[in-house]
Amino acid sequence: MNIVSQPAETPELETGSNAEYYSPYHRFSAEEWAKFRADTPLTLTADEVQRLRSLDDPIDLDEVRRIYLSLSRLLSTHVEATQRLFQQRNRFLSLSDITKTPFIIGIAGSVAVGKSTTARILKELLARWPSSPKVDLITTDGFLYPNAVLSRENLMERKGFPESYDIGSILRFLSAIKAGEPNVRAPRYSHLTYDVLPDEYTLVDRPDILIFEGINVLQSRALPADGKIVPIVSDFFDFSIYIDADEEQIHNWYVQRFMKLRQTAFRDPTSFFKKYAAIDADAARAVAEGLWENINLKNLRQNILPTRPRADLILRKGRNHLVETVELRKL
Ligand SMILES: Nc1ncnc2c1ncn2[C@@H]1O[C@H](COP(=O)(O)OP(=O)(O)O)[C@@H](O)[C@H]1O
Ligand SMILES: CC(C)(COP(=O)(O)O)[C@@H](O)C(=O)NCCC(=O)O
Repeated sequence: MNIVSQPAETPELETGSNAEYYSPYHRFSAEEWAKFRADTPLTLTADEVQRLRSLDDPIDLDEVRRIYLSLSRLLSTHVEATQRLFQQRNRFLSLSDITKTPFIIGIAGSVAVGKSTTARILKELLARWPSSPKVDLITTDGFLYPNAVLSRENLMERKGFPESYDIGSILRFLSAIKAGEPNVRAPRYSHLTYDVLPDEYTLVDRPDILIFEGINVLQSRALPADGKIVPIVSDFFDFSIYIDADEEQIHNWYVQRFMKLRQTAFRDPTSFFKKYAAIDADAARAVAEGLWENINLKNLRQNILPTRPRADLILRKGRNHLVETVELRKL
């Protein structure tokens, strides 16, 4: 076990005149982390992993073994402890017939860092623990304002920035989930049409765990001028994960994915990006570079990366999307 006294990128507190540093995180190499899986069985097959991973993400059974089994074991420990505490509190208060509330896991990180693959793998693994047979996954893109609204407000170049989301709707959604309400509606987004799907919803019906994934989930808002304390999205989280990688690495993944999508999704006549399947590769690459530079990189630097120190766990990826270090917040 390797506890680092002065990590390169986590915030540090100076303690005393000798300038010793305190890190709020335990830090493990992937190999150290893998040992925490203990006897957790590998319940996914290679075919299932292939089905769950996103385009261009080379995650395989070895990576599930190395990183995700320990993670699912840790998370199920948190879920079980929370469920026990909930029951004990109810007994303490002599309350009966109290609605169980879902355990909510937030997953944050840049566009193109691989949040969707992590979320889908975790969903499958967590559903195999006896304490959490029902796991739902919702992405925050459904809570973006529709393109008609973004265009009207001149926000199409700000898609993914805090002001492009209906944050009130996110908070109402999470609050209903935490209240144990049945059939809570989550709006849906299509990457194909690049827009929210009108009148299409996913129903979330009292799962044991809800995974809530999106670039913005660890963001806080500026305090309103009237000084009222308003909730933030992560107030509803029982555990949060940030997926991290070097900026240049994510840049490459974004552009490579865009170039691959030209051969696949962009060829669909209903694709918002279909014009980029028709132009030559150099011109398409220039478009991808522009989208990265002007939207996603700016958003990463201004709004996403600054939220990393709020996560309970940081998965740091190296080349090939493989996780190299895991940082876990000290309790
Ligand atoms: N233009 C697009 N067309 C089709 N699918 C897309 C497009 N952009 C992203 N995706 C897919 O949407 C999912 C979410 O992508 P993104 O928001 O970049 O997050 P991440 O890569 O961290 O999962 C991924 O599975 C990705 O492959
Ligand atoms: C839809 C997204 C903002 C991601 O949303 P999320 O699910 O993380 O809320 C992102 O994929 C996106 O479209 N960014 C805008 C620039 C671009 O087209 O890449």
